[in-house]
Amino acid sequence: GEWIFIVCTCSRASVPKRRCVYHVSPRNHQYTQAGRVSGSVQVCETTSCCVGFFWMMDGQQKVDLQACDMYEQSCPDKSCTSHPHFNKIIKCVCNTDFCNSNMSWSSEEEEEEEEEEEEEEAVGSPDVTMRTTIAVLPMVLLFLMVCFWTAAKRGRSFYQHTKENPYCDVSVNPQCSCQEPNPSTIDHALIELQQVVGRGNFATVFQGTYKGFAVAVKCFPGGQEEKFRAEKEVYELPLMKNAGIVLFLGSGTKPHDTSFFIVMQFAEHGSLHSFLSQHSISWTSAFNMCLSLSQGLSYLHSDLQLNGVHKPSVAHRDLSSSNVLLRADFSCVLCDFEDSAVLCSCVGRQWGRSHTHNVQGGPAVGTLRYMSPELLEGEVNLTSSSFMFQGDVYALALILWEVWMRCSHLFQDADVPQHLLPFELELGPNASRERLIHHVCSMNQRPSIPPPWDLLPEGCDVKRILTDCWDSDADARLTASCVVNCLMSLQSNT
Ligand SMILES: Nc1ncnc2c1ncn2[C@@H]1O[C@H](COP(=O)(O)OP(=O)(O)OP(=O)(O)O)[C@@H](O)[C@H]1O
Repeated sequence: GEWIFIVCTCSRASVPKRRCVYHVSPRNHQYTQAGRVSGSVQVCETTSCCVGFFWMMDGQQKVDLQACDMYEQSCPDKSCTSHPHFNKIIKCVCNTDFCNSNMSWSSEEEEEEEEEEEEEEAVGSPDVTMRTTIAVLPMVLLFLMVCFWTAAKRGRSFYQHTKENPYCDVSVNPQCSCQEPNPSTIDHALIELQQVVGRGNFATVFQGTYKGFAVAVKCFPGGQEEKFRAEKEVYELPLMKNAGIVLFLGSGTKPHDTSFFIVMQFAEHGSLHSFLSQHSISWTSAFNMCLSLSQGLSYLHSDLQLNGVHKPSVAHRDLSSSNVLLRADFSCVLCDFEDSAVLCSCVGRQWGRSHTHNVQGGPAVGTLRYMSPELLEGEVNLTSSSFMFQGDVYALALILWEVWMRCSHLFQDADVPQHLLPFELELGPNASRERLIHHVCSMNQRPSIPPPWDLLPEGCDVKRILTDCWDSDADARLTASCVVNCLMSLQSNT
């Protein structure tokens, strides 16, 4: 066996909480959860970063959103400095109190002028220029060849992550996991179980009450202790309280039959799958569902360090519309973390603390029809964690497709088709792995995009997001945080 030593030093000194300017419209209500709001000030609960979204109108800077950040993994800048433009919206994150009050950037003309000045300085007299050109030409050619080779190796992901989506943070945060379990045991006698609301492969979920609150209780039979522990371990990670993740209240063991249970907040509208089966939705509802879902996944994937507490990245690995829940305000939350992998980036390998039994050996986990081509074929590199995030993003795309396929706005005057699972139309409700491999891998097929979408600007935008997320080249897929940024920019354009 191989031994992995993890040395963690955690400083627990209390750090004053970050204060940010707060200006949030109702459509971005999820930011209210990033900290305590008092007038135009927000005291951040889970971050030391302030965020600002701005856009330009008639040469004037307009505020779109100011709040404590909920999604960025780091914010090295002291002041809010613009990143390159992504469509019309400009985002900045920064790490000092109220630094998001306004944003500084140089206008494109200024940048162009600066570039021109730099060029003029660099260029000497014509003779010198000619001699210099001849001398450096071979070196430039060699350099270009190396660049070309490197870019080709990195494939389209380089282009997509750095050019098309300049806000994508693809850096790895080299932090050590100082994870301390945060156990909260619940006495079974205080729970009152009502009806069954879901039955999965390993557990049964009941609606119930606990201390007067509506809760969902996920009951695992004694034989599923491993699944129970795996899921509980994810919920008990530090900083797992987030608007995009179902609120975990605690867990316990039933005294008589040694079965196990997890208690969560009850999601009033049940699973996204059951909701979409019964309802078509407006553009705004579809948009909010897609945004909250992508934000939840982006948060789950993030590696955060806050006040000496570390939340490691988590890959869900079984995303499907049945494992996304809808709360009373129709925002999405993630649930069902039995197969998730907690990634620790401090051990030289990409993981090492937990769930290794889920990762090494054996077939890939997850729901077949949501599995990415590389997972279906088993062609994944188990020494890298990125395949797990890329697999999640592929599944995210299929769920976003399910949502937008029920959006009345995208079908204009025509009837909205009834809800279908991805590939249900083509392969039926119980597609085998072999048929999926043939369809998704060999034929490179994806859920079909209805032709009317091409006629609508919103349709073209969502089609682009989907195709960028379910690309057969896993490296070329967007990251979850890129999907959030794409959606935010789409929102500012509509
Ligand atoms: N907090 C909740 N609020 C309301 N309904 C819930 C909640 N949690 C789960 N459910 C319902 O129970 C179903 C099954 O939940 P979950 O996926 O966690 O169980 P599972 O046994 O792990 O299923 P799987 O076979 O997908 O692993 C969900 O699809 C949903 O309909």
